[in-house]
Amino acid sequence: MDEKALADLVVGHVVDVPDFPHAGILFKDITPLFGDGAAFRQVVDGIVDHHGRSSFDVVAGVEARGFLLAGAIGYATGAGVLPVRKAGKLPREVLAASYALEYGEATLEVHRDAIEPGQRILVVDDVLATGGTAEATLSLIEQAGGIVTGFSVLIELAFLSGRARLAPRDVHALLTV
Ligand SMILES: O=P(O)(O)OC[C@H]1O[C@H](OP(=O)(O)OP(=O)(O)O)[C@H](O)[C@@H]1O
Ligand SMILES: Nc1ncnc2[nH]cnc12
Repeated sequence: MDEKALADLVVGHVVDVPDFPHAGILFKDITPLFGDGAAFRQVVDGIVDHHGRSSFDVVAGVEARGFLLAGAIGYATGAGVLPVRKAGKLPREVLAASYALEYGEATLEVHRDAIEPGQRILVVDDVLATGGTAEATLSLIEQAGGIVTGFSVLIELAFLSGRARLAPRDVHALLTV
Protein backbone atom coordinates (compact mmCIF):
# COMPACT_ATOMS: atom_id res chain seq x y z
CA MET A 1 0.00 0.00 0.00
CA ASP A 2 1.46 3.40 -0.95
CA GLU A 3 1.95 6.33 1.46
CA LYS A 4 -1.14 8.22 0.32
CA ALA A 5 -3.35 5.16 0.74
CA LEU A 6 -1.91 4.53 4.23
CA ALA A 7 -2.54 8.15 5.24
CA ASP A 8 -6.13 7.87 3.97
CA LEU A 9 -6.54 4.62 5.89
CA VAL A 10 -5.45 6.31 9.14
CA VAL A 11 -7.70 9.34 8.46
CA GLY A 12 -10.64 7.01 8.03
CA HIS A 13 -10.01 5.24 11.34
CA VAL A 14 -9.31 8.14 13.70
CA VAL A 15 -11.90 9.94 15.78
CA ASP A 16 -11.11 13.49 16.93
CA VAL A 17 -12.33 14.04 20.49
CA PRO A 18 -12.38 17.67 21.67
CA ASP A 19 -11.37 18.56 25.22
CA PHE A 20 -9.98 15.15 26.23
CA PRO A 21 -8.28 14.56 28.63
CA HIS A 22 -8.26 18.33 29.31
CA ALA A 23 -9.98 21.39 27.91
CA GLY A 24 -8.18 22.58 24.78
CA ILE A 25 -6.74 19.19 23.75
CA LEU A 26 -8.03 17.63 20.53
CA PHE A 27 -7.51 13.95 21.28
CA LYS A 28 -6.75 11.58 18.39
CA ASP A 29 -8.53 8.33 19.22
CA ILE A 30 -7.03 5.54 17.13
CA THR A 31 -8.94 2.66 18.74
CA PRO A 32 -11.08 2.21 15.56
CA LEU A 33 -7.90 1.43 13.63
CA PHE A 34 -6.84 -1.25 16.10
CA GLY A 35 -10.35 -2.66 15.94
CA ASP A 36 -10.28 -3.15 12.15
CA GLY A 37 -8.14 -6.21 11.50
CA ALA A 38 -7.46 -5.48 7.83
CA ALA A 39 -6.55 -1.84 8.49
CA PHE A 40 -4.36 -2.79 11.45
CA ARG A 41 -2.47 -5.28 9.31
CA GLN A 42 -1.96 -2.66 6.57
CA VAL A 43 -0.43 -0.14 8.98
CA VAL A 44 1.82 -2.75 10.58
CA ASP A 45 3.05 -3.82 7.14
CA GLY A 46 3.45 -0.17 6.11
CA ILE A 47 5.70 0.55 9.09
CA VAL A 48 7.86 -2.52 8.49
CA ASP A 49 8.12 -1.73 4.76
CA HIS A 50 9.19 1.84 5.47
CA HIS A 51 12.11 0.88 7.69
CA GLY A 52 12.98 -2.48 6.16
CA ARG A 53 13.10 -5.61 8.32
CA SER A 54 16.89 -5.73 8.30
CA SER A 55 17.23 -2.22 9.82
CA PHE A 56 16.32 -3.18 13.42
CA ASP A 57 16.91 -5.97 15.93
CA VAL A 58 13.97 -5.28 18.27
CA VAL A 59 10.87 -3.06 18.41
CA ALA A 60 10.33 -0.73 21.37
CA GLY A 61 6.74 0.16 22.22
CA VAL A 62 5.75 2.93 24.63
CA GLU A 63 3.06 2.11 27.20
CA ALA A 64 0.23 1.86 26.61
CA ARG A 65 -0.93 2.50 23.05
CA GLY A 66 2.52 1.89 21.62
CA PHE A 67 2.39 -1.66 22.99
CA LEU A 68 -0.36 -2.54 20.50
CA LEU A 69 1.79 -1.59 17.52
CA ALA A 70 5.03 -2.97 18.93
CA GLY A 71 3.45 -6.31 19.79
CA ALA A 72 2.12 -6.74 16.27
CA ILE A 73 5.35 -5.64 14.58
CA GLY A 74 7.52 -7.67 16.95
CA TYR A 75 5.45 -10.75 16.19
CA ALA A 76 5.11 -10.21 12.43
CA THR A 77 8.85 -9.68 11.97
CA GLY A 78 10.08 -12.07 14.65
CA ALA A 79 12.05 -9.19 16.17
CA GLY A 80 10.36 -9.25 19.57
CA VAL A 81 9.41 -6.32 21.78
CA LEU A 82 11.14 -4.02 24.24
CA PRO A 83 8.43 -2.65 26.57
CA VAL A 84 9.01 0.98 27.60
CA ARG A 85 6.85 1.23 30.69
CA LYS A 86 5.37 3.95 32.87
CA ALA A 87 7.08 4.22 36.27
CA GLY A 88 6.77 1.50 38.87
CA LYS A 89 5.66 -1.38 36.66
CA LEU A 90 8.92 -3.20 35.95
CA PRO A 91 10.08 -5.59 38.68
CA ARG A 92 13.88 -5.44 38.31
CA GLU A 93 16.52 -2.68 38.18
CA VAL A 94 15.49 0.08 35.77
CA LEU A 95 16.74 3.10 33.87
CA ALA A 96 14.27 6.01 34.13
CA ALA A 97 13.54 9.24 32.28
CA SER A 98 10.97 11.87 33.27
CA TYR A 99 9.32 14.06 30.67
CA ALA A 100 6.40 16.34 29.80
CA LEU A 101 3.86 15.47 27.13
CA GLU A 102 1.05 17.45 25.49
CA TYR A 103 -1.27 17.02 28.47
CA GLY A 104 0.82 16.04 31.49
CA GLU A 105 4.04 14.67 32.92
CA ALA A 106 5.27 11.12 33.41
CA THR A 107 8.29 8.87 33.88
CA LEU A 108 9.25 6.02 31.57
CA GLU A 109 11.38 3.04 32.50
CA VAL A 110 13.14 0.09 30.89
CA HIS A 111 14.90 -2.81 32.58
CA ARG A 112 18.58 -1.92 32.86
CA ASP A 113 19.63 -5.22 31.27
CA ALA A 114 16.99 -5.25 28.50
CA ILE A 115 19.16 -3.58 25.86
CA GLU A 116 22.44 -4.91 24.52
CA PRO A 117 25.15 -2.40 23.58
CA GLY A 118 24.83 -1.71 19.87
CA GLN A 119 21.38 -3.24 19.62
CA ARG A 120 19.36 -1.55 16.85
CA ILE A 121 15.92 -0.48 18.01
CA LEU A 122 12.84 0.73 16.12
CA VAL A 123 10.56 2.83 18.37
CA VAL A 124 6.82 2.86 17.67
CA ASP A 125 3.89 4.73 19.15
CA ASP A 126 0.46 5.89 18.07
CA VAL A 127 0.90 9.68 18.31
CA LEU A 128 3.87 12.05 18.14
CA ALA A 129 2.79 15.34 19.73
CA THR A 130 5.39 17.43 21.63
CA GLY A 131 7.93 14.63 21.27
CA GLY A 132 8.48 14.46 25.04
CA THR A 133 7.59 10.77 25.17
CA ALA A 134 9.70 9.86 22.16
CA GLU A 135 12.68 11.90 23.38
CA ALA A 136 12.53 10.23 26.80
CA THR A 137 12.43 6.84 25.08
CA LEU A 138 15.44 7.79 22.96
CA SER A 139 17.31 8.85 26.09
CA LEU A 140 16.58 5.56 27.86
CA ILE A 141 17.72 3.49 24.91
CA GLU A 142 20.90 5.49 24.45
CA GLN A 143 21.70 5.40 28.19
CA ALA A 144 21.65 1.61 27.85
CA GLY A 145 23.93 1.64 24.80
CA GLY A 146 21.22 0.91 22.25
CA ILE A 147 20.88 2.60 18.85
CA VAL A 148 17.54 4.03 17.74
CA THR A 149 17.39 3.32 14.03
CA GLY A 150 14.01 5.00 13.53
CA PHE A 151 10.66 6.09 14.89
CA SER A 152 7.24 5.31 13.50
CA VAL A 153 3.94 6.79 14.61
CA LEU A 154 0.47 6.57 13.17
CA ILE A 155 -0.16 10.31 13.58
CA GLU A 156 2.20 13.27 13.89
CA LEU A 157 0.80 16.55 15.22
CA ALA A 158 3.17 18.77 13.23
CA PHE A 159 2.17 22.02 14.97
CA LEU A 160 3.78 20.72 18.19
CA SER A 161 7.15 20.17 16.44
CA GLY A 162 8.02 16.89 18.18
CA ARG A 163 10.04 15.78 15.16
CA ALA A 164 12.67 18.47 15.81
CA ARG A 165 13.52 16.90 19.19
CA LEU A 166 14.42 13.62 17.49
CA ALA A 167 16.58 15.01 14.67
CA PRO A 168 18.52 13.72 12.80
CA ARG A 169 16.85 10.35 13.26
CA ASP A 170 14.33 8.93 10.82
CA VAL A 171 10.84 9.90 12.00
CA HIS A 172 8.13 8.21 9.96
CA ALA A 173 4.47 9.22 10.37
CA LEU A 174 1.73 7.49 8.44
CA LEU A 175 -0.38 10.63 8.77
CA THR A 176 0.80 14.18 9.48
CA VAL A 177 -1.77 16.76 10.55
O1 LIG B 1 4.62 13.59 22.00
P1 LIG B 1 4.04 13.67 23.37
O2 LIG B 1 3.54 15.06 23.72
O3 LIG B 1 4.97 13.13 24.40
O4 LIG B 1 2.72 12.78 23.39
C1 LIG B 1 2.66 11.51 22.79
C2 LIG B 1 2.33 10.43 23.77
O5 LIG B 1 1.07 10.68 24.41
C3 LIG B 1 0.30 9.50 24.40
O6 LIG B 1 0.59 8.66 25.47
P2 LIG B 1 -0.03 8.74 26.95
O7 LIG B 1 1.07 9.16 27.88
O8 LIG B 1 -1.29 9.53 26.95
O9 LIG B 1 -0.27 7.22 27.31
P3 LIG B 1 -1.27 6.05 26.94
O10 LIG B 1 -0.70 5.40 25.71
O11 LIG B 1 -1.14 5.19 28.15
O12 LIG B 1 -2.65 6.58 26.72
C4 LIG B 1 0.72 8.83 23.11
O13 LIG B 1 0.39 7.45 23.10
C5 LIG B 1 2.20 9.08 23.08
O14 LIG B 1 2.93 8.11 23.82
N1 LIG C 1 -3.75 15.07 20.93
C1 LIG C 1 -3.43 13.82 21.27
N2 LIG C 1 -4.22 12.78 20.93
C2 LIG C 1 -3.88 11.50 21.28
N3 LIG C 1 -2.77 11.20 21.94
C3 LIG C 1 -1.95 12.19 22.28
N4 LIG C 1 -0.78 12.18 22.94
C4 LIG C 1 -0.37 13.46 23.05
N5 LIG C 1 -1.22 14.30 22.47
C5 LIG C 1 -2.23 13.52 21.98
